Amino acid sequence: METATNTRDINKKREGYLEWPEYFMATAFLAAKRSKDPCSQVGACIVNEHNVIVGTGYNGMPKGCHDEEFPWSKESKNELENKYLYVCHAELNAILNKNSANVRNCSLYVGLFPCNECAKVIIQSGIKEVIYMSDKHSKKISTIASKRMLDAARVTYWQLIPKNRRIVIDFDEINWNEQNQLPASPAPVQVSKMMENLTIAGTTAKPLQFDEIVDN
Ligand SMILES: Nc1ccn([C@H]2C[C@H](O)[C@@H](COP(=O)(O)O)O2)c(=O)n1
Repeated sequence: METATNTRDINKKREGYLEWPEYFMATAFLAAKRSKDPCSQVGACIVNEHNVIVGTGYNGMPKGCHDEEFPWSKESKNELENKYLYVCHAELNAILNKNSANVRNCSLYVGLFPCNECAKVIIQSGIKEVIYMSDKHSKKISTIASKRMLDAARVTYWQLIPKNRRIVIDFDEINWNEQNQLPASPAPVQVSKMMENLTIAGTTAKPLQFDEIVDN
């Protein structure tokens, strides 16, 4: 792994670059940052067999169902006042957002293991592989049913254990001297400095952190 103290040879291929699975999962995590859900922000990223991203999505209300008007709570005794009847899951949105003719034989990267409803859509759309970060709801019947359907339909699934626990996006990197190379993620000695610099619309934003979805 490249560190800030390594000497860098600008005539050789850069080391410490992001590998495909972490790049796609990080893209899913970045999409999740758009979610308005106060409890769980989930992102998904669909990739074709040429490693081209063909769709991303995050959990949110359907179009026309305004975030301010529809409920985000989860514990109301009145189910109509909870989010679950309304919110579109990240996987569904990623599939519906596809910019290719279809998602046949694609891989889907997602923060949380898909529920049974998403499994149906994944299977019917022809996605062949699911890569997830957390399976924290593995005991729920929706997850058990999901795996039963995915297994029957021969959709494979596996958990990504990223080498990089954190990936930092620093908008100031573009101002660097052209001789510099981007640091590997994470760049241990520079992370705190980068966090100081990372601001979005005047508020301090957190770096992308794979540990945000914590397994129970
Ligand atoms: N695979 C998944 C699982 C969940 N979601 C969404 C649905 C809700 O917006 C939220 C879960 O809420 P919680 O019960 O944790 O308060 O996450 C998804 O998009 N994909």
